[in-house]
Amino acid sequence: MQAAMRAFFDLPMQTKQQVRRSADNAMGYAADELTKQTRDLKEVFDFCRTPHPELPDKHASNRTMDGFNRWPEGQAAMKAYFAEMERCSARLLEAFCVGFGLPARALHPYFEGSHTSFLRLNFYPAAEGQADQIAALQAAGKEPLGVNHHTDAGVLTLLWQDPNEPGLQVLAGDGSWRLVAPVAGALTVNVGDMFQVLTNGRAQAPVHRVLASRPGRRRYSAPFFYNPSPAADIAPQPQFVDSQRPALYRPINWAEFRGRRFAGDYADQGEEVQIAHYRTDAPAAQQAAAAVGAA
Ligand SMILES: O=C(O)CCC(=O)C(=O)O
Ligand SMILES: [Fe+2]
Repeated sequence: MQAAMRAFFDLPMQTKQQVRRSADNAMGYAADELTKQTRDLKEVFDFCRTPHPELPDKHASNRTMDGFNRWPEGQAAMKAYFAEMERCSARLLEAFCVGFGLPARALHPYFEGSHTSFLRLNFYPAAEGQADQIAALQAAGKEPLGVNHHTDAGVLTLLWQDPNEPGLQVLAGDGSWRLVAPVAGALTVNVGDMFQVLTNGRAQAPVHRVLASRPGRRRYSAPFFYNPSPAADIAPQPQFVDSQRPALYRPINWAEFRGRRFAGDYADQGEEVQIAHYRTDAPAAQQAAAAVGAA
């Protein structure tokens, strides 16, 4: 998978553009992603589950809520890695459930049959290849970053990081950024927004970002985002709700939330949707904005 990832990003831009994503298809290649309405200094390639592998990728039955897959060379290794991540995430979720006092399979119904997980291949080119973008960001008073600060939207993220190229930082309780150093042979695991909602805030999705590559250094990473089925209405589990701690969030339909997040990543469409907008104690204006999205 690592070799396939490096080989893909080494291809000429014209070849990579042949599998580029579009406003109506979130899967594929992009070199213009926005996080918090700021251009990230990276290239990505995203792909998801193929519901009917026996049919062509473009077949109507293979169109998921995120679009359909478009493959470059190296797809066999990428698909094999994806299958391992699916298996690993389901097991890890069971361990998280047990750790939080839930039955091991309590959250499986949100995923079974039609989960919308996707694997993202990230490439952070060396600084000298990004000179124009860095200059533009600096002129706009923005810090050049590989990925701007965010939380992952789904349930769990299993991240492979290049063991020789640190760059991921997490926001600590004291407001400082701390390096999440890669460990060779290990994955970095974090929980996303939907896990925060499911546990009624008991678990917090960590805010993180990635530094831009240094001169002469290229960085690669591969997060697997373990995401629910489109129809899943994610709400605090009853075990985490009582009179002392009422439900902090209204139910969030996954397809709606993910669709609105992608719209924000793809184009500058104003403030990005956040789970805070679904808080039961959110200001009326924010709740109204969330409801408009649902309509
Ligand atoms: O590159 C990394 O280490 C993390 C990337 C990340 O946070 C993301 O793609 O959501
Ligand atoms: Fe992330």
